Amino acid sequence: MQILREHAKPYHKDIFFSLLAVVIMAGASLWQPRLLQHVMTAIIKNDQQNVLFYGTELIILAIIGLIAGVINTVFAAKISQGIAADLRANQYQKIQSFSFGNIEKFSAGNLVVRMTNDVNQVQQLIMMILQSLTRIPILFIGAFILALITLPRLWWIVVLMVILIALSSQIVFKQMSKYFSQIQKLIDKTNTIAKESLQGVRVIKSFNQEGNEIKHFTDNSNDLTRVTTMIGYLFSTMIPMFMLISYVAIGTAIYFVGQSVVAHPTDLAAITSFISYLMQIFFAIMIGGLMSTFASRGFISLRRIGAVLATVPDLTYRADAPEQPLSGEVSFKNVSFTYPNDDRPSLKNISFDIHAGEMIGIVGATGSGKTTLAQLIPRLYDPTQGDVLVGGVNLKSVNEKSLRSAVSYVLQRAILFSGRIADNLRQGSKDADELALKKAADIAQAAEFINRYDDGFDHYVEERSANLSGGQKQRLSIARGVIGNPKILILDDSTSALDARSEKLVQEALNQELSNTTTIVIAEKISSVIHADRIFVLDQGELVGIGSHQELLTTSPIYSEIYQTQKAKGAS
Ligand SMILES: Nc1ncnc2c1ncn2[C@@H]1O[C@H](COP(=O)(O)OP(=O)(O)OP(=O)(O)O)[C@@H](O)[C@H]1O
Repeated sequence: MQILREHAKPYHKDIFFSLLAVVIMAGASLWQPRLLQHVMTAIIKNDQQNVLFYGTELIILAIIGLIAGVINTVFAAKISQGIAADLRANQYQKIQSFSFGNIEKFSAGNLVVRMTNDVNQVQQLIMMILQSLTRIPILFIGAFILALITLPRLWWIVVLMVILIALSSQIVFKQMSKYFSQIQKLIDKTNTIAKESLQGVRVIKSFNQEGNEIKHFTDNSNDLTRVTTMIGYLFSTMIPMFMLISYVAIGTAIYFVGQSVVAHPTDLAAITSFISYLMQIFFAIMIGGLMSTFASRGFISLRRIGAVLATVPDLTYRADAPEQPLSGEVSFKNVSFTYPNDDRPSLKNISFDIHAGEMIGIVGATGSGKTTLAQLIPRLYDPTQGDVLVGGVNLKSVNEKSLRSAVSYVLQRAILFSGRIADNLRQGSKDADELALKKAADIAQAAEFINRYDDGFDHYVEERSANLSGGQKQRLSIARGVIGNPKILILDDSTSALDARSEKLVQEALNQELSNTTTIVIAEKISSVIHADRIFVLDQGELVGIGSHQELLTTSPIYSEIYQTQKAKGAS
């Protein structure tokens, strides 16, 4: 609720008008039966003047109610849409400040749901609060009091009806909200299954898994249908049950009034008004219960959004850190690292110094910690213990802009964004001119295929880069990495989809064009880093060897073993 209060501040005036309109609407609804009673009394007494007077009042009241309804809807829509847009934007802004660790804790898919579906739920909740949830209590209390005033001797019918409907609705709505929370979980699951299977459609088809996927999806969808049907059943029993209670109440009232109508003929007019109030009480309880059940979904979403907004980024930059050019030196001092969702360390007590302009290869078995080590250099995570220094500056006190312009990290999985090739490359340096684009594309051996497009750098990269091959994606990703002329370039297995010739050409171009850049190359194949100045060997998170290729062959049994195995594979 705190978030809602905070986000509602800019809309105080609109909220006032919206609530004022609700009060007028509820007042008009409550006063209508009263006027009708006056019209009926005038008819019974054959008082034409009053028939006309109250009849006109009745029409005016209906018009006022209608206008108030429109005003309320207009303001409620403006407020709910405005707050929803603010919540979406604030979450997006907050997520941009998240570290990798923060994002992993939520999961990327889950954050998307919080920014879309949960915001929609909250938007509906605000609409409900500004319309039904404020109108219903006024209607209930008003109708209750007016029913008692209209026929005071039948007070016990009103009280009995309220107790019976309230008790039975409690049972039904409790059951219903249980099913509603199940629905939310099942919708989340259905979305995840559909998203995963659509994104992995190539894997599914190539492994002939369509049948299993369809079954998985259908099972979940059937569960969703079952729960939705249960809610339907509850609805279909609830409404007749409530109607029965109300009609018994109305029938009883008519019976008692009928007995005294000869003595009091105007009771005939009162009974119509009394019945209207009974019906208003009945609808207030029913709609109110239903709305509260729906609203509970909105409150769950509000809590989920609140969790995102309240998250403190676990990696922040000091605002007072001076912006300065950083050199290409990298130092690790007794660095250990454990992922936030893991309990085993992925890096153990690692120390080394890399000089500016050096080319470093990092090798090791799969899962040995190569990527983890690389991710600490652009400060995607902070070490759990020890210090990482870039250009002699400890990353805990580095200026963010300085670090970003010094370090360029080409990820293991080439991720491009839908848009022009030029836009993707300019993510590495937003002011890069045509010449810089061409140079980066040349280094990454991407020029050759870009030139084949009629529109060259303006060629459109589709969503998930569906119109590019794995090798093309990697080349563009390397081009984006080198375009800003970084002091430190990290290539995390970024040439794995390139053929041997292209990989060699990329390396030669890097040596030539970025000779002053510290290049850190993570590679599965030793052949990719054989010419590096030094190679680091990782084994189960430990740095077990440092040296040139020749040195390591004699000093590091693990390196030697990997090399021999790869050589044998290559020969065969
Ligand atoms: N986001 C993560 N959360 C938890 N554990 C992780 C995460 N990423 C990696 N790990 C674990 O950390 C260890 C090192 O992983 P890392 O990706 O650094 O290895 P790698 O040497 O780069 O492997 P590969 O050559 O297969 O890319 C592994 O045990 C892995 O399971």
